[in-house]
Amino acid sequence: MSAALTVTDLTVGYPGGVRAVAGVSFELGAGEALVLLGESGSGKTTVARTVLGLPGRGAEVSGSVRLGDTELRGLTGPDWSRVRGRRIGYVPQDPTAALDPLRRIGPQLAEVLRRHGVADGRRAAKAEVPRLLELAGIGEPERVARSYPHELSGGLRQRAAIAIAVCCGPELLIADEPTTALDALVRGRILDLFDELRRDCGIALLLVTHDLTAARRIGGTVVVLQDGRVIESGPTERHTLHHQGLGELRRRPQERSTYLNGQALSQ
Ligand SMILES: Nc1ncnc2c1ncn2[C@@H]1O[C@H](COP(=O)(O)OP(=O)(O)OP(=O)(O)O)[C@@H](O)[C@H]1O
Repeated sequence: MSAALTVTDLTVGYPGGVRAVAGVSFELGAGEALVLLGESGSGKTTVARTVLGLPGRGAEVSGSVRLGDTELRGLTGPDWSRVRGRRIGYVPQDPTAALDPLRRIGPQLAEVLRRHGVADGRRAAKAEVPRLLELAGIGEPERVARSYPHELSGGLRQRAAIAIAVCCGPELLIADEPTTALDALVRGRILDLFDELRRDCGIALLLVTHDLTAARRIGGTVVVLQDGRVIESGPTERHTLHHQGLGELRRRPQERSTYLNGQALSQ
């Protein structure tokens, strides 16, 4: 099995002596799923953001992060623009953070295709939009393409954000608590969509969550973090996940706004 993502001995510290991640290693196979599970403050988001090359201001990072055969640590700005949004798709908790509130969904999606050179010209990009929205399980792609984000339900907005995240055919999709803001029924459907994208399109999934039910629904491998360290890992199905404290997983209210596949990212 070739690896989509190999994280080796990753350590991330912040000014003031905070060690958010301490010697984390795991491997995610191509087209497979891996769930990073842990309680609030365990370092899940820091791992995900460091994989994306966005550990935050003042972060001191050591260790290795390989995407396929590419070492991501030490990449510079132009190199990252060929990786983020192109080889790695990103889905944040809050889809409004990934969508421009002032533009209709269709043009946003088309612009990402053109920016990454996936579609040749405005017309070709526009023609791709309905298919990509359908790929994200959107039943009325024409209507959604014409809509502004605020005109859509939370579930449809998250599907639109997922369409943008996968539109360039990434080998890896990172989703950070992507269903926390959704009601239970929609949550399950969105998790199923990640599974479909993995199986049908071969996109490896790194899911960050504090939710055991979500971890079980996604399957694959689970890596449990606590205080920045891996305390358990293994296949989700056979995993007991009974480590002390995991029954009481809670999360803090979201404090950061991420905005990646669209245009910018505020840290
Ligand atoms: N930019 C930063 N500067 C300083 N400390 C940080 C920064 N980012 C994260 N931390 C600290 O690192 C630790 C891990 O945080 P992280 O957000 O990765 O945890 P998490 O498991 O994703 O939690 P949550 O589910 O609440 O987001 C926490 O103690 C947090 O306060």
